[in-house]
Amino acid sequence: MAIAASLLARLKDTSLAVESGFIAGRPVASAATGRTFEVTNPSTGEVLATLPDLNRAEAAAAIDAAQEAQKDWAARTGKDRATILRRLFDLMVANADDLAAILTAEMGKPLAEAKGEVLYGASYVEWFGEEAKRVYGDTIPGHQPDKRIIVVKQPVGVVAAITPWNFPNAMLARKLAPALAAGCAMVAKPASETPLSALALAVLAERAGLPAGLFSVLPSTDSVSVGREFCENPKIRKLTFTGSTNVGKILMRQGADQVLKLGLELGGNAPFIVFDDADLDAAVEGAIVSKYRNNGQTCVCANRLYVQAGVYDAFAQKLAERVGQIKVGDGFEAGALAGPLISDKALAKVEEHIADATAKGAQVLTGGRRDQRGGLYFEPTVLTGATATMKVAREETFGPVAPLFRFETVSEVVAMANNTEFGLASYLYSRDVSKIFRVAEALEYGMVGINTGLISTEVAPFGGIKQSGLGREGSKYGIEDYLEIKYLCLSV
Ligand SMILES: NC(=O)C1=CN([C@@H]2O[C@H](COP(=O)(O)OP(=O)(O)OC[C@H]3O[C@@H](n4cnc5c(N)ncnc54)[C@H](OP(=O)(O)O)[C@@H]3O)[C@@H](O)[C@H]2O)C=CC1
Ligand SMILES: O=C(O)[C@H](O)CS(=O)(=O)O
Repeated sequence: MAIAASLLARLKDTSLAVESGFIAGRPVASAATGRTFEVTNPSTGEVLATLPDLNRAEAAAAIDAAQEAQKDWAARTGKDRATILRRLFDLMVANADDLAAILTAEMGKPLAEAKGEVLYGASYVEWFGEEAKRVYGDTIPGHQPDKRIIVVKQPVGVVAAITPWNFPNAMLARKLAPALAAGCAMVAKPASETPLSALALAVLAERAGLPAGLFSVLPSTDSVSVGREFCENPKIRKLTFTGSTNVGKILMRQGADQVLKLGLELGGNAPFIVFDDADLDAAVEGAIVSKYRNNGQTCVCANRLYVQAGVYDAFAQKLAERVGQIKVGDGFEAGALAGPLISDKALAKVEEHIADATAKGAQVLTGGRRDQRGGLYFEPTVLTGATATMKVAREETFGPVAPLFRFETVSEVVAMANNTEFGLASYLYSRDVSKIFRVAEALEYGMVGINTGLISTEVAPFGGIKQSGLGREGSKYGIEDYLEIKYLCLSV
């Protein structure tokens, strides 16, 4: 077993490509079961690495080590924790090219986009390194003359994390940073398609000075067993999950017996609304970035594009022209803006959604079929004539397909936009301030992009309502989910 030469050749620091698990500060080269699994490049099918297929036993050992390490970590000052987080931020930035190459190799996204993700992930480490020094409490006027009331905040303890393949660096960094800043420890199980990015982060965390055992990474295909350990081990005080709503519900059920504290960033079905008074060119650019970023494999992607009747044809034409310019190619290819989809399953879902839509009357304006390159490549697609009866209206496509729906009135489009069990991101384009506020306040979503298609930043609270999740990541709010409030009542 060895890391693929094609990947090593792209790295300045080859030690960042790790072919083992990472438990209690030590590489774990083989699983207790002896089982292994392969990590492949979705663009070429090449085997990049063969990893130990860790499971529940190793998860339990990692949790034990985390519990021990967390006690000392929590006892350190916020300023001390901030210093180490700052070092980790600096190391992520200094090694961003290598982290991006590892990310592109295992996930497929274009290299420039991968580097953007690494810097985005690093921004959460920088942000929470600063927040680590500002975990403030309260003093409250006593309810009796001899009472003094103090509120303090303490770390929840050992945190388990389960992360998805679509942003394998940033989704982990967005959890690790607030956890460490708050004084917690973390045991993480990355998606089996993309474990190398998480392992590279563990290497840098150790170099930054993180104590052994505080952050472990468990590469595994046995997500069900590892997930059960995370939900049933009483030493775990919080589980933070990013992924599908279905898996989020499984974890909620499994954690119920422990009344497990959960952070859930789940699926989405974002409406993207273009009103007659919108700046059409801006709306087209916003649709491109919202819909086709990460090849549409993003939970905040525009999933339904609602265009008011007066500008429908013009918007459709402009969008189709721009979409036709998106270059499909290997993530390492210069100029490639759309890489491969992550799997055959993902490709089949895209084809299923297009077939269902066209069978129900939608037309393909551009794209609509597998790319001539073959494999997991698919043409960026625009559909017109989409209606609420189609799967593209009810399900998250998670691929490069933009279905355009026509609408007449504000009340009609708000009702259509809200007609989903999801509530993560939403977008609207208008130049009428009154309409902007009325519609933004009426949309049942955790986030609203107004005249922009890109809303993700470490300074703002990222998260959804309804079946899109629980809690928020990033911003001044993001650290609260890793803290417990304790109230001291002092009789003087
Ligand atoms: N709200 C948000 O920020 C985000 C939401 N998502 C949503 O996730 C979906 C696509 O991502 P995808 O990775 O396929 O989602 P999945 O939910 O299938 O997988 C996410 C993670 O959960 C693990 N997992 C799968 N089944 C279980 C289980 N029974 N118990 C414990 N862990 C499990 C996976 O492991 P394994 O790899 O072994 O299958 C992976 O690490 C879309 O719905 C997308 O919207 C994705 C990213 C961000
Ligand atoms: O879809 C996801 O996994 C991320 O939440 C996307 S974002 O944070 O980069 O918008």
